[in-house]
Amino acid sequence: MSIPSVKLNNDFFIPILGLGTWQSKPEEVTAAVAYALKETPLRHIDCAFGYGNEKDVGAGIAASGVPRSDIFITSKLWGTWHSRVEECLDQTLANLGTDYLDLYLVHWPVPLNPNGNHPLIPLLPDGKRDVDHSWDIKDTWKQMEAMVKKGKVRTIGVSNFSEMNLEKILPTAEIIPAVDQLELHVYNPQHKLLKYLYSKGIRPQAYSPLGSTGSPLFKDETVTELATKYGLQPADVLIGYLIAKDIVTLPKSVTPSRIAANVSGGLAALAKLQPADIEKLDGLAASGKQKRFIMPPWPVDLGFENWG
Ligand SMILES: NC(=O)C1=CN([C@@H]2O[C@H](COP(=O)(O)OP(=O)(O)OC[C@H]3O[C@@H](n4cnc5c(N)ncnc54)[C@H](OP(=O)(O)O)[C@@H]3O)[C@@H](O)[C@H]2O)C=CC1
Ligand SMILES: O=C[C@H](O)[C@@H](O)[C@@H](O)[C@H](O)C(=O)O
Repeated sequence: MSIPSVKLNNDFFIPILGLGTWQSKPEEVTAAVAYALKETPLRHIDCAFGYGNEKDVGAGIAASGVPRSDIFITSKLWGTWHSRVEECLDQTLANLGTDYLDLYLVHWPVPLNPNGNHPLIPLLPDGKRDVDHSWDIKDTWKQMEAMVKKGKVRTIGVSNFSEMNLEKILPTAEIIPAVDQLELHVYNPQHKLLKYLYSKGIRPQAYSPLGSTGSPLFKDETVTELATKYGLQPADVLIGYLIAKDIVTLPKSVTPSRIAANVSGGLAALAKLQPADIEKLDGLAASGKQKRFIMPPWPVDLGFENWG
């Protein structure tokens, strides 16, 4: 069993399935990453400086014994570092124990005060997130581009960028973002934004593909009906739906049996789901089930539909 890869706009390939690591506890994630790399065909790990567990992810990569060149590693620039991209990246590289990333993303299009009252989420006296309104995200992108030129990252992209925010960086971009990592699943398919991304050559990546922690998606009637029909688990249908649409998908688990099942089941669903099934799943949100699960309290408009 091998996991298909898809081509990015810089001609590099990315495995269509990766292992998510957000909210994976440091004491669990080392074993989870080592297991994924050693015992399953997964060769793609999605990390972030903001997750606070990169050192533990790095320990898992090292423990797996899988050569660095066989692994696709993504990490993300946190908001307090928008004006200091290389400094954030250097910490990430040291944490993960590597000298390059395959993919580096701007985590959110919101620069945060680098000199505020917290290193990750500084708050103002009124409790709102302390946004650095003086910083322009097109300059964050310039610094991201410089990291490609220096050879510290192979590919750059964005995350949580709507069309409105992409339009802020594209006019001056020398490198078009290769991906936009977004909340994508059957209840939040973002069809309109995906159409825009494809028109620009930007590949969508699906985060929270299972509906994140405590997900209601496993009990959705259409999802469970399809799972029963094809002898699959609901998680398989949720993953198969996205990869059938060629969307790079990042299920998270720290449970070995689930890490393995999300690969074998996701690929089984890819083989079994029919165009009519995909169409049905594509229509769930519009049938009244539209729902986002990841909505941090940013005090600025991100330009997304169905936010809040
Ligand atoms: N760019 C961004 O802003 C964001 C990026 N992400 C990325 O996407 C990844 C995935 O998203 P995430 O929000 O973590 O959520 P997911 O949709 O991947 O869901 C993870 C949850 O589902 C459980 N789970 C995993 N597999 C199964 C299964 N087969 N059956 C039942 N339950 C299962 C996990 O439990 P357990 O671990 O206990 O097995 C965990 O509670 C993140 O880890 C991160 O890497 C996520 C959110 C935002
Ligand atoms: O990648 C995961 C998410 O983006 C996560 O990093 C944010 O939602 C963060 O917890 C926040 O509160 O802003």
